[in-house]
Amino acid sequence: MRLAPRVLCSAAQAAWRENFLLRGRDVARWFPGHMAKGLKKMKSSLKLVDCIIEVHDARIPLSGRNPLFQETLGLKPHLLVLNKMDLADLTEQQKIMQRLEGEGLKNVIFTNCLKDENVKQIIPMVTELMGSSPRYHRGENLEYCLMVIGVPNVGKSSLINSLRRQHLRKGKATRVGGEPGITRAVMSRIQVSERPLMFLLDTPGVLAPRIESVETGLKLALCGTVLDHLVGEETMADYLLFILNRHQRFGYVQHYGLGSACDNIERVLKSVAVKLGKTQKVKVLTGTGDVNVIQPDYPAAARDFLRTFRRGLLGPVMLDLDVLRGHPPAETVP
Ligand SMILES: Nc1nc2c(ncn2[C@@H]2O[C@H](COP(=O)(O)OP(=O)(O)OP(=O)(O)O)[C@@H](O)[C@H]2O)c(=O)[nH]1
Repeated sequence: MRLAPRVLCSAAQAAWRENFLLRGRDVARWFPGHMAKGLKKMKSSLKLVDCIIEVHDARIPLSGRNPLFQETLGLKPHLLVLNKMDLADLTEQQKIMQRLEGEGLKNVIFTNCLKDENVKQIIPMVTELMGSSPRYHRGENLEYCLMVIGVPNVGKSSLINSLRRQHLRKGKATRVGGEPGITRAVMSRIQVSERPLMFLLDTPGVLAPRIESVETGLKLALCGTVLDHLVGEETMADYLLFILNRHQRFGYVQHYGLGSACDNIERVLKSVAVKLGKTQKVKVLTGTGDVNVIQPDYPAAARDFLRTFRRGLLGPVMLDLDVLRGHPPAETVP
C-alpha cells in the first residue's frame, strides 16, 4: 500500500496534504489497445453524420477529454454534454462554462441521464446547431444523424436511452453498464426522435492514447473510465481521500461513522474495513513460525470507498477544482 503522510486530525484543525505524489510510469498501462480501432471506425462513418454529441463526466469538465476527438472529428457541429451532474459539485458552474467557452466550446449542457434532467433540451440545441451549419451529405434527405462520442463510462448509452424515453416514449435500445467498455460494437444506429427524424450512432468509449498527466489519469479512473484494477483501488482511494479533504468534503466521516476526518488512507481504510466487517486472515512469519493474524481487508475497504463515492453517497464532488483555481498539478516521480 502507498504510504501517505501520517496525519490524523479533526476537520476543524485540518492539516491536509498539499500534494499527492504520483508515479508517472504507471499511467501508460491504463490505455487498452482496442480503442484506437474504435476511433478509426468512427472516422470512417463520419460522412453520415450531421452533428457530434460529445458526452463527458461533469465531475471533470476541464480534463480527460480525448484530444483526438477534436482533431479527427472536430469538423462537424459539436455539442458537449456534461453528464452525471447529480454527482458533480456545480457551485462553480459559471466559471466552468467561462473556461470552456475560452477553449472554444460554446455549446455545453449539464445532464443527469438517469433522471432525464435537461435531456429534453438536447434535440432543440442540436437542431439549431445544424441549422447554422452547411448540410454535409444529405441533399433533400430529411433525416438527421448524430454521433455520440466520449471516453468510456460517461453515460453515452444512458443518454441515448434517455433521449428515446423523452422523445419516443420508448425504453432501452442500448446496453448500459457500471464498468467501462460495455459498448464494443461501433455504430449501432438508433432512432431517438420522430420530429425531426433523428438517428444516433452509439460508439464505444475511446480514451486518448496518452493521458495528459498522471493526475488526469487518476481523475478519469475515479470516474470509472478505466478498469479499477489497472490503476489500483488503494491508490485511487488515497487520491480520492486527498481530494475530499482538500475540498473540505467530509461526507465520508459521517457515512462511515469515523469520528473525525483523517488524511491517512491506511487509517481510513482500516476503519472502513472494521465498520463493514471486512477482515481477512493473513500468515505472518514470526520467530516461532507462521502465525495467522486477522487484518483489515484493505482492498475490499478501498473498493467500498470508491463504490460509495461513485454512487454519490459521499456528496457531490468537483474533481477539477484544482484546474479551476489554478493550483499546480500533483507532483510526479518517474
Ligand atoms: N449518477 C449517474 N449515473 C449515470 C448517469 N448516466 C449514466 N450513469 C451510469 O454510468 C454508468 C455508465 O453508463 P453507460 O451509459 O453504460 O456509459 P457509456 O459511456 O455508454 O459506457 P461505455 O460503453 O463503456 O463507453 C452506468 O452505471 C449508468 O447507470 C447520470 O446522469 N448520473
